[in-house]
Amino acid sequence: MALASGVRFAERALLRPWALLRGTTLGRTEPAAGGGGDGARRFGSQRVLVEPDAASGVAVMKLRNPPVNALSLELLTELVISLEKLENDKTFRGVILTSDCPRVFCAGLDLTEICGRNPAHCAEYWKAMQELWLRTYLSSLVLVAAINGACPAGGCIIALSCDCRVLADNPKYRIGLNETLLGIIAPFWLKDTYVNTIGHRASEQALQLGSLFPPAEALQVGLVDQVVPEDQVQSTALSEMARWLAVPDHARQLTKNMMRKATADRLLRQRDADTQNFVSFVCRDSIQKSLQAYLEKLRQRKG
Ligand SMILES: CC/C=C\CC/C=C/CC(=O)SCCNC(=O)CCNC(=O)[C@H](O)C(C)(C)COP(=O)(O)OP(=O)(O)OC[C@H]1O[C@@H](n2cnc3c(N)ncnc32)[C@H](O)[C@@H]1OP(=O)(O)O
Repeated sequence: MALASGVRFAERALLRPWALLRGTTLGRTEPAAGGGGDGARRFGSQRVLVEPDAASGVAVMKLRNPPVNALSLELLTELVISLEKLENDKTFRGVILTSDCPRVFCAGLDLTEICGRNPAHCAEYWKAMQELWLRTYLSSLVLVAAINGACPAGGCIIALSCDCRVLADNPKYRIGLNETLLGIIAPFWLKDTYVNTIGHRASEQALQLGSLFPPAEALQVGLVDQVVPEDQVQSTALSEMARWLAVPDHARQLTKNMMRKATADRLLRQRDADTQNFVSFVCRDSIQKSLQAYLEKLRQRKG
């Protein structure tokens, strides 16, 4: 009974795939460095590199959308498709999500996708963002975030949607939801994800202040589970993965579903309204001006 309802829930969460693969090259397969059989072949797309290890049932999924892994529509789409591919392949039980770009895990929303764009594009973009969150938050796989770089805003949400987070101990690699500093507001499902991870009071403070936590503080507040030297992020993520995979899948999956279902259902019930809210908010002149000014500041602070 519980299993059946868990499966039904997962099915409901598998929403429509998009036909928007502008400029993507999905499904490409190439031998991993070092060669090997099927278990060593990597696949993926232009912006997501997947290194599967069939023997362990674990795949490493690397974001590679330089320079900062901003979540473009293409990256969002390719991430969802890569995750779906691994979920549908019973060989795999866990995914380590990490970055192929130096110093940045993920810079969050690609602001160029919502600056100076028409409402239809903003809506399409936001739906893709919702979809990625639903897919990661409800994934039946164990997801471990190996955070090897800065992790603001949407990057933080991807990490928080995983089951476990390992952060590299580098003071430049800050993590948190800094939306208010851009003059925008985290939607309720980002807020809920935050609250579910670090509790209400800490979220209230951090969200209003737009706090980006350096590693030691991120660990203290509970945003990440481990902080380790940069060269140990991957190996620690693998050790964490082994701990999670030691639990029988069905029991772990149903427990995950029990813990996360209400939060995901809240978005599923209000998905269209959330999209309309986002579009009408970001398309306001005042918000467009704030976003443009923020992007300009990012561009100028170079060097
Ligand atoms: C009702 C609901 C309403 C709204 C909900 C909205 C929810 C929003 C969630 C979000 O994710 S908002 C995005 C927030 N993201 C940030 O604030 C991160 C901004 N970026 C940075 O802080 C830094 O770039 C970095 C720490 C990630 C990396 O620093 P560094 O390695 O020094 O790189 P640069 O700053 O020099 O950047 C290189 C290049 O990339 C561009 N860029 C950076 N971030 C973004 C981004 N999020 N979107 C688009 N483009 C970005 C930056 O402008 C540089 O571009 P150039 O053309 O100058 O090379």
